[in-house]
Amino acid sequence: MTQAEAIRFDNVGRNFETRDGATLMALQSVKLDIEAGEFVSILGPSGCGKTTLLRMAAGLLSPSWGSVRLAEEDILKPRPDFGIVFQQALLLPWLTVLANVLLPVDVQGRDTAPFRERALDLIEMVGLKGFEDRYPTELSGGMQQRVALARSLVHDPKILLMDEPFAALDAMTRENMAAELLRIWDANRKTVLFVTHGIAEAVFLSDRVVVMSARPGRISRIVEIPFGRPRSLELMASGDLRETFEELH
Ligand SMILES: Nc1ncnc2c1ncn2[C@@H]1O[C@H](COP(=O)(O)OP(=O)(O)OP(=O)(O)O)[C@@H](O)[C@H]1O
Repeated sequence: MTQAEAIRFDNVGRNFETRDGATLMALQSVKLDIEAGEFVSILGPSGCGKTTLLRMAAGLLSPSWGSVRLAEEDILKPRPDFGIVFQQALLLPWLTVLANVLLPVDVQGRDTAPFRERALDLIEMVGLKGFEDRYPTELSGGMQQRVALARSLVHDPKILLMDEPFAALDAMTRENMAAELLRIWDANRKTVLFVTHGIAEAVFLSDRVVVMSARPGRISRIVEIPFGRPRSLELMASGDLRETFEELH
């Protein structure tokens, strides 16, 4: 792992024009370095700018001031070497599970054949072996989100950006998905930026939790999570993650 996988937010801010012509400051000044191979969560109240921050890292939105860099390079547009997972799985309904997982390779205009084995491995890794030829409508919401997770990893991205990827799932599926994500991350050690509302989820997954305050969004605190790895679901079930967080906070 090299610094090529590190993301740096340098005094980043973002304004939006509201419909009545006023200026809304969504983010004021965010300074954050995410190390290569680090798992960092962003936690904060609704509207504090978490998605805005993630979209800037994804190159989907430009900062109004400051810079967002991968290594020393400004992130100015979406990069093929990033993997992104959103709240909704956003699968293409006319493609099979396997074809959906291979999509990031396909949209880059590359031959998907050399990636087939990897796609099948990932489908197995997210617990969907046997569903390769099914269509999204035949899957539950949790299964669709697993496909989205496999899809985000198929091209072996340097960086994984996740915007509340488990928000639409029920509590139990959500915990299982978090454990699955950690297992995959332990095997691959990508740099991950993970947006969530869930304190326990953030603590369970992360090396550091970035706590943001409401508008204009700023970092109010960065909390180091002391638990060793690998972490198992028992840790999540122990129920004191929130407490641990309050203490650390
Ligand atoms: N394209 C846009 N145009 C105008 N305002 C926007 C736009 N995108 C975001 N905002 C505003 O910027 C602020 C931050 O939005 P953002 O979606 O980043 O918050 P969030 O922390 O992700 O919220 P949530 O947890 O509810 O998803 C909000 O007040 C939102 O209304």
